[in-house]
Amino acid sequence: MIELQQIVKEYSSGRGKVTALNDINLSVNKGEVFGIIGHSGAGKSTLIRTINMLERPSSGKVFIDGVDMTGLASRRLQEERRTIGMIFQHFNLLSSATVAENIAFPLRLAKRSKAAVASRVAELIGLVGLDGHENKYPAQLSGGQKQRVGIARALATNPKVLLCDEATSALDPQTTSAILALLLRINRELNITIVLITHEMQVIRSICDRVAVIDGGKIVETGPVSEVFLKPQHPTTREFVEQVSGEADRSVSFTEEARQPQTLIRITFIGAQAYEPVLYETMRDTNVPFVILQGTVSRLKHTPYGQLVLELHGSQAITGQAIERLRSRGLDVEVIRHGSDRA
Ligand SMILES: Nc1ncnc2c1ncn2[C@@H]1O[C@H](COP(=O)(O)OP(=O)(O)OP(=O)(O)O)[C@@H](O)[C@H]1O
Repeated sequence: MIELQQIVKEYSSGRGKVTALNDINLSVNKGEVFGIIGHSGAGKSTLIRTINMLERPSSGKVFIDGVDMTGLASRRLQEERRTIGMIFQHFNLLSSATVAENIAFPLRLAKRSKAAVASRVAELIGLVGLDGHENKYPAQLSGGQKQRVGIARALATNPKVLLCDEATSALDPQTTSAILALLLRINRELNITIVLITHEMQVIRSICDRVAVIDGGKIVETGPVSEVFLKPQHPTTREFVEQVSGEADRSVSFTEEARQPQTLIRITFIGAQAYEPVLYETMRDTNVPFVILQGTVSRLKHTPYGQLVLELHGSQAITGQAIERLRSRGLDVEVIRHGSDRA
């Protein structure tokens, strides 16, 4: 539904040319929540703003539902932009307008009748949970309430896509969760495709289906959140994953165990596997004693997952059997270190 092809964006600044985006290729499917994560200056804002042509790429093409946005004259572009809503980190509300007036703004621009504006505003107020706040001004609202106004305004003209530019970065964790839950509900109930940018892996983990990692203007990794999260390939992705996993070092250097050359494995459980006693049954049947060195249990969107780092005792033949057995039961097993038969 959204297709970015070979996008390059260069800015000229006093100190010469800056390449903010360097050959970006991405496709976002209809109905998905797609996250783009990167550090400050990586190119996230520029990237999300090229989707609705707030930034024109220096080269490359942007297609929305097959329409080449880069080729549209300004009038057609304005029309197409109405099918793409956007919300911002600092909400960008009109401070001298009430909640209802802020939400009505895009409807007035689209020249809807007074009655149509009033009924749509009432509907949106209910959708985002702002009943009773219609006549307040932005200064009288909390951050979370301001973002709800931003969301209602973005949805006013029934867009097919909602772009979220660091939409929760100015909010506390509790408010962030409530806004993310609202975005997820909008995605599901209204079937709106969501593209968000963030520097927080927590946001990606909570609501995204797929993620792209951007670094120095390039996409360095992309895939389903579960895959990228559980098997990060690029060093930048690993850093982001560590933000939430609390795992200081995936390379694992268990100094104490280094003196005892046992086999070390990392097991990943995901979805229904997390509820099955596979580990217990395998170790019982193969008779391999084990020690749990690290463990995490969490959720990716609605999917439970867990990772365990185990030290397996016994000869390579026996531990190898246990590993094969775990794999044959569908678990993802990474051998971090092979043991020695002297153990
Ligand atoms: N209008 C501009 N003129 C010159 N350089 C710019 C302009 N906008 C962005 N840049 C540069 O492009 C690069 C990418 O910036 P961008 O704002 O897209 O990154 P970001 O990942 O969104 O960062 P942040 O999270 O800090 O907003 C940076 O090096 C930035 O300095």
